[in-house]
Amino acid sequence: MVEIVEVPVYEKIISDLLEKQYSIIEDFFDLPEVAQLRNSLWEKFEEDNFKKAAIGNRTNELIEKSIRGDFILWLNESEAREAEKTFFRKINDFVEYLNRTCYLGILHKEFHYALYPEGTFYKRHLDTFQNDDRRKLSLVCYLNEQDWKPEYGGELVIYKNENGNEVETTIYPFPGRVVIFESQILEHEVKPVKTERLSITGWLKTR
Ligand SMILES: O=C(O)CCC(=O)C(=O)O
Ligand SMILES: [Fe+2]
Repeated sequence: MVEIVEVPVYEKIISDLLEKQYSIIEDFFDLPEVAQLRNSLWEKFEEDNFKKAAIGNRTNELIEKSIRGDFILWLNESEAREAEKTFFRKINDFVEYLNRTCYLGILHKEFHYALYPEGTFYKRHLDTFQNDDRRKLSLVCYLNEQDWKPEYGGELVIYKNENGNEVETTIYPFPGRVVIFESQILEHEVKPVKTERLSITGWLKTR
């Protein structure tokens, strides 16, 4: 019998998810890790590797600027550089824990960098609108500078139905912060961004 050593931060995420379908974790990544990932994002952006994000599934993409205006680059774990290796080490550790303790059966994952230029947003949506019901959990990791201010906009707003009433939760994209939520349940949006907003977004999938 393999003994399971409880990891408090993971236990908190799991109980949050059970209780309210989302969890906000401060300092999931420390500031040096965030800075490394941010540098890596900028390098790749300057190499012109980012594409305008689309809606629809990957084979049937439609660029619709009235819905989302971010630029993305999918991460390839097998080609990860140092910063991304650290990123995947942490994510994989969390996924292994989830699979060991919750029987969620996460088999796949996909992550992309995202850059929202000034003036862009992502209208209210469900992450499974892309016809992908394998997406179980959405994860967003913010890579903004340490002095990020609320007036920069770009809040993530999560909508929840509580006893027939809609409740909004506003989450600022502070560096190191990670938001995890049920992909198939919670609608959300990114409010208009007033200064560039950087992140990694991804999904843990069941098959
Ligand atoms: O960046 C965020 O806060 C959320 C992004 C998002 O909803 C998405 O990419 O599907
Ligand atoms: Fe989303």
